[in-house]
Amino acid sequence: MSRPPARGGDQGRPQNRGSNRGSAQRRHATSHKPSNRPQGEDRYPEVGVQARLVAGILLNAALEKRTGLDEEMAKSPARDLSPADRAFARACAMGALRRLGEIDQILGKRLKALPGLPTMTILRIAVAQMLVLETPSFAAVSTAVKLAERDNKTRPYKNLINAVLRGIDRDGFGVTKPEANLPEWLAARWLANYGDEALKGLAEATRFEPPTDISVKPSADRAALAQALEANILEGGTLRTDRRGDVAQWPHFEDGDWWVQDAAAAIPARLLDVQPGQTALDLCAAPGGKTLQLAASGASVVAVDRSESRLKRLRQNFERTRLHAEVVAIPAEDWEDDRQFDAVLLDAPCSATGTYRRNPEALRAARPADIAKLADVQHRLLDVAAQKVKVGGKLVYCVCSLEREEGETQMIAFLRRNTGFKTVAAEPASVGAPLEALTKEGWLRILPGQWEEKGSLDGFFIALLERTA
Ligand SMILES: C[S@@+](CC[C@H](N)C(=O)[O-])C[C@H]1O[C@@H](n2cnc3c(N)ncnc32)[C@H](O)[C@@H]1O
Repeated sequence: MSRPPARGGDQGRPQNRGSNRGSAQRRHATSHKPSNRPQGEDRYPEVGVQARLVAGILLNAALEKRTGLDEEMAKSPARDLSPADRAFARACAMGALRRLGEIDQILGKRLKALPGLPTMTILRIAVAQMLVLETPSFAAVSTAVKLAERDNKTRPYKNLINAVLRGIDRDGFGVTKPEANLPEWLAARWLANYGDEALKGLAEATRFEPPTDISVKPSADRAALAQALEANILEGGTLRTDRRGDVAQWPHFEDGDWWVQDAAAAIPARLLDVQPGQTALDLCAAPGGKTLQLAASGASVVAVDRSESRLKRLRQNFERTRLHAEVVAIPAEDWEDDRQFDAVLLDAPCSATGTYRRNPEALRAARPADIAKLADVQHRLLDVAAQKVKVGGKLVYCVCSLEREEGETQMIAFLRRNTGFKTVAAEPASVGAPLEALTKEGWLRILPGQWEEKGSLDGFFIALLERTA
């Protein structure tokens, strides 16, 4: 299932260390030497320096706000790079984001005082190349020094940059622990909520770029697609591949039989188990991964979302897959429609702390105050969703958050104020969830770090309810 990693940037660049080795050993502490293949520095042209400059811009944009990296990718100077250098710059910034805590520890051991952000950025990007992309050290060091020379703010520090990076090359990274990659306040919450062992798995999951997961229409030939996409078939039916890059170029994309969707994100719609001819409502639908699943099962689907721009992507996804849904662009609370449905899915807006494997910036963007605000929104949306379920119908509530306020606490409060609903205990094996995800209440609490040997999955809270009155 392994395929050679895409080469980004200049020669010999990113050796993508993937994440999804079949037998992932828990490599809890890192202590190894940077790689240093003997090649001449002169072979690395100036454009390599520009790609590293862009990597620093992307990193700082992501640290500033959640959508920062993608916004910068669409602008100059990132936009002006060759496709290979853009891919390199992105891989470098993502690697730095994933392992920022470890990188800062490695640097902290060699710096008496932390330099200003421009110098620190050059150092972080250089260490990310050595630690994550396995760039030859001499190339990471020489391009860092060249970058420093370009700017008045960093030029005085070029000898320091050179000495620090050469020291790391000589002595190795030292021991670092993945817990360093978690913001302290989140690590403290997760330790309190899930315990020490789970925290280790959550931290380890920061280190690796996840595999690509794919959902397949029930009518398609799953085994043939798995072969074409060099994928394994996970329990539940998700295809998992080490492929990366532009999925539009992958086999059978235009046929519309598959779409990219994390293995955990595919579980909520599976739990609803809608049947052909049933009616289903997806109340926070865009960009539509779960709506596609409902429609592909043969249900008659209504997709509601407040964001017209996100619904544009949903419509494109439906067009490509040749599926159908009635689409309504409106805040769910304002939707005046008295239909009730056999199945209602509420994938509510949330802090998204469970998605850091794919979006490492989610860890930096989350704020405690946002969790409280989002919990209020979820509370309101849950009450709207409840009204839309027929008696005897089902409701799935899910969030890609690891925070109890958005999951378990929300569900306890909902069941207290909506006595006409009861939990239907999930059966993890039948929907492709790890067995350890099942809570005593019958809900699923999926943590990145579960299924580590299969390449892990995103964090989710998922509850299946039935309306009894
Ligand atoms: C977690 S995302 C949904 C992802 C989607 N279910 C999927 O699988 O592709 C949450 C969505 O809720 C939408 N949203 C936020 N507040 C909303 C509201 N009050 N009413 C309807 N949609 C809302 C957002 O626009 C966003 O698209």
